Amino acid sequence: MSPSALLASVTELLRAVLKLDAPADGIVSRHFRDQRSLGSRERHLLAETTYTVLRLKARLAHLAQSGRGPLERRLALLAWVGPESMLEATCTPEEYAWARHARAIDPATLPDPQRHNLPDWLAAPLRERLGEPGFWALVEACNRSAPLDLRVNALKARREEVQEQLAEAGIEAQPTPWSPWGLRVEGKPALQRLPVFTEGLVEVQDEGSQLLALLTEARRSEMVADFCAGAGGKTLALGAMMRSTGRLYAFDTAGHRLEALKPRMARSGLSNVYPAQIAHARDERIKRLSGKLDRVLVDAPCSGLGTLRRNPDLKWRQTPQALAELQDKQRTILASAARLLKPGGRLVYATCSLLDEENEAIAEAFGAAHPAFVPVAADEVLARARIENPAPLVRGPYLRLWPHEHGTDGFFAAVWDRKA
Ligand SMILES: C[S@@+](CC[C@H](N)C(=O)[O-])C[C@H]1O[C@@H](n2cnc3c(N)ncnc32)[C@H](O)[C@@H]1O
Repeated sequence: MSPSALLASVTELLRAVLKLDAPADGIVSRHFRDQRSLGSRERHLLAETTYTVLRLKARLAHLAQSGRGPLERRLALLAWVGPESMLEATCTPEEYAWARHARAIDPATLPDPQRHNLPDWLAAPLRERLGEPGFWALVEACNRSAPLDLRVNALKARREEVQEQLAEAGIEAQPTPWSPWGLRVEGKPALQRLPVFTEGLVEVQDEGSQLLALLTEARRSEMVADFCAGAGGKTLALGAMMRSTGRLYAFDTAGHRLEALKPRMARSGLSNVYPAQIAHARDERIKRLSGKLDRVLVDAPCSGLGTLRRNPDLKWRQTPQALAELQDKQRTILASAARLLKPGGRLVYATCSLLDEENEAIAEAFGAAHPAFVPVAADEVLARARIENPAPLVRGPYLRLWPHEHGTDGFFAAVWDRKA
């Protein structure tokens, strides 16, 4: 594709993404499907330029004001991650000179909102919670792309074996710092066709997600529910912890997400998973299991703001109103899920949000209203899972993971045991 056709393609993609009415990853995938002639380098350039605009939208929109022509084109010029020569070849001399000048402006000279590139309603609570150095470290970490983490399926392989098989395929991978199943892969190699993937030895899963599954301490022959299973990232980890025995319900209200779990289940070799679509948190299926389960994981619907490295559009698409609605859902789902537990059973509430309102506030309100549920310190659970030095992973009794501190997505988890 010629440089000008590529720039036109990024501009078109940005026009769609910046409507902010749908997830950017879906729009980018659709754009690639529609433009089949794009090679892998061109796709990389298009995606990275688009994601740079989303990450730095406040700053780039500010800098774009001094240019001319369609806004999306100006943004593409400012965020361009391809060779400089391509830009020079496709811009007029004035346009190119403007882009060079604007790109050379030192961000440190700009006001805070254009340095942190967060909406005020999000910047304020994060700043308060983290203090200045922590806040800016988080900002920087969220503007870098996330590493590729794999979870080794303990039912089928040991971590070292998978590491060797990957090395034979020319892929460098190192054990993740905490999760006993995690491998962190260098670069972003395509894994889908490798036997380790097709034969179900690994799944792509952030190390933080793996730690959430560990907190359930699910064991062989138990009755377990993954209450908000989605496409089953954590379900598969739980199933392997249970060594494919017992019964593991994968509940979700979204049928299409559970459908996406099925091929993953087939690869994993698990035969203990029962996916079930429910209408709502008080569905009849849930009521029938009341008081019968050993472990319940509630990976609640949330703002997803812990995944800003992968989904930078979320900071512009979420609103305080949507957040308030999510908190209602989180409270309702957690209270319903808790009813499933038998005396002595384990409840884990988790989100991939950075915000206290979706995390500590929900957990504390639940704890206050449910005295039969006794808080369990997350670091004690992790120590039992033989994770060395889990102290940096927790704040008080809760698991609290941050991209800038732990290299994972942002995660929260609270753990309780129902009194026997
Ligand atoms: C954070 S996502 C789950 C991700 C999944 N556990 C994983 O590891 O891939 C939250 C899920 O909650 C589901 N959900 C929303 N409302 C629900 C409800 N009332 N009951 C159960 N699941 C619900 C959503 O469809 C979504 O799949």
